[in-house]
Amino acid sequence: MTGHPAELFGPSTEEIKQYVDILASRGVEWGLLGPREGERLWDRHVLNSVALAPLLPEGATVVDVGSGAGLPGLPLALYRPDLKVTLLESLLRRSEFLELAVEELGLSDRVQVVRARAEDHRGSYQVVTARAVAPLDRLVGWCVPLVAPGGAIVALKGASASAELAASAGSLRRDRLTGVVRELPVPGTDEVTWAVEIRRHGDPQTLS
Ligand SMILES: C[S@@+](CC[C@H](N)C(=O)[O-])C[C@H]1O[C@@H](n2cnc3c(N)ncnc32)[C@H](O)[C@@H]1O
Repeated sequence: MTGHPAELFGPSTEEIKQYVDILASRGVEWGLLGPREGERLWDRHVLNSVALAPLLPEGATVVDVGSGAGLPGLPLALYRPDLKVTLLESLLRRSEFLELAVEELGLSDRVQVVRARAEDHRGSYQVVTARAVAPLDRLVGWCVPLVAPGGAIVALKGASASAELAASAGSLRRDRLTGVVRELPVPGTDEVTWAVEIRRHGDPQTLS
């Protein structure tokens, strides 16, 4: 792309720049991101996160499990103002970081932070997102109870997506779940990434 990647965020251009500044400063100082991540925040973290956008239906309720510094949940919330997002994070320091970021970015009306372990949380969301949280088998065990009828788990897995899905085939079948790998263009780059999309067998498809 020719312009600045922030321009992909349209009306949230300034807010996504502000979020990247927060990641590069407080995120590194608080130890949520390694010091070397500062140089690759846009490609590796922000644009990679919004690759999931085509899998999220208009106006969806989304829970981002193991959100850490807000990835992919916060870039998705800024990229898609129609979404209502819950950032679920078990660690106190990280949930405090998320609360500050949500407030500073002016997102409090449609993004909430919940400090809890996924397996202890109760809720019913159209989409569960997760990136770099746990192997697929374990993630699915935690997240299936959080998925509303017709909804899905979308796990951003990158190049390991097919192998992880294959490794989980038996347990998915046993739990009457179906999984597919989705290849997703990373906006503003020539790259693609991969997510595993999991649904209950026989549920209506509400996602593309
Ligand atoms: C490697 S970090 C990834 C953070 C972020 N998703 C990303 O892509 O940068 C994993 C995060 O998941 C959180 N986590 C791990 N197990 C969890 C669980 N059972 N419930 C909620 N959060 C969990 C950790 O505290 C950590 O913040």
